Amino acid sequence: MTGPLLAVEGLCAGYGKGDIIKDVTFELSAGSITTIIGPNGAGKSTLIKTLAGVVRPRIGSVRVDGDDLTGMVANRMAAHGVAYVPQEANVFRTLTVQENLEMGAWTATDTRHERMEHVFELFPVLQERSAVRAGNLSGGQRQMAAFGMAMMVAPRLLLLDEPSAGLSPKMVGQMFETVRRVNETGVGVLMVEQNAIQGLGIADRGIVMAAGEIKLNLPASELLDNAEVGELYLGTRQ
Ligand SMILES: Nc1ncnc2c1ncn2[C@@H]1O[C@H](COP(=O)(O)OP(=O)(O)OP(=O)(O)O)[C@@H](O)[C@H]1O
Repeated sequence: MTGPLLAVEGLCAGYGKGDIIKDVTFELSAGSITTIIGPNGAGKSTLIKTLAGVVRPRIGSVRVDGDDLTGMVANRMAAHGVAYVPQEANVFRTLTVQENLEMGAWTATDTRHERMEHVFELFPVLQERSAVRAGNLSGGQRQMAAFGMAMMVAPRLLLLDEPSAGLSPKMVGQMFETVRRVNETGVGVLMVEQNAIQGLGIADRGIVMAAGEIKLNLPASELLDNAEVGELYLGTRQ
């Protein structure tokens, strides 16, 4: 396989009248991490939802490993190895952690046990709390459960919408470390992050979105060094 893991071309999508994301084109190489940053309302979540099959594209194409998945709905995307962790409402609150994880792999009855072992290795606290209802977890643990559910898909492409949102500084570090570990197993990661410095810090490439468009798409290290981006999105870096 020589082509990109994800190839997005001319993607336009929104929630009714008008497009929120406009003519979005980019590629994500196999085994790499791309972090998308940008101001509130830039369309970052809308882009990731469109790639996850939650929002239907109006025009454009989405290919994963060369397969045309344009317009495919979310549950079928999972069967193609695309897993999505939404920013909110990302667990079944009345189900236990274990039941949530089982829901993540409801089509893979034969490999479910193995996958759960892998998730417990990534997030030991989920094993400790496997019998607890997800609604009773702390915010950080709930975020891990949502991440764990996505890993139950055994994804080749992981779509993360602000995985560090609402976490304590210590948990933020752990979350990024886990993303890095997952990536090291060969999973491609596309991640939206407000926490731009840390999000770009583990990424290969960085994308800046504003007003529904990609404004910059550069090696993450170059974006971190870009003074204009620094001022706009990363805070003062002196
Ligand atoms: N479900 C929805 N229905 C209608 N409009 C929506 C919906 N979700 C988002 N929007 C609108 O789409 C635009 C882009 O929102 P989006 O959440 O994609 O931006 P974002 O870059 O992820 O911002 P944030 O960092 O604040 O999450 C906003 O103007 C928002 O009001």
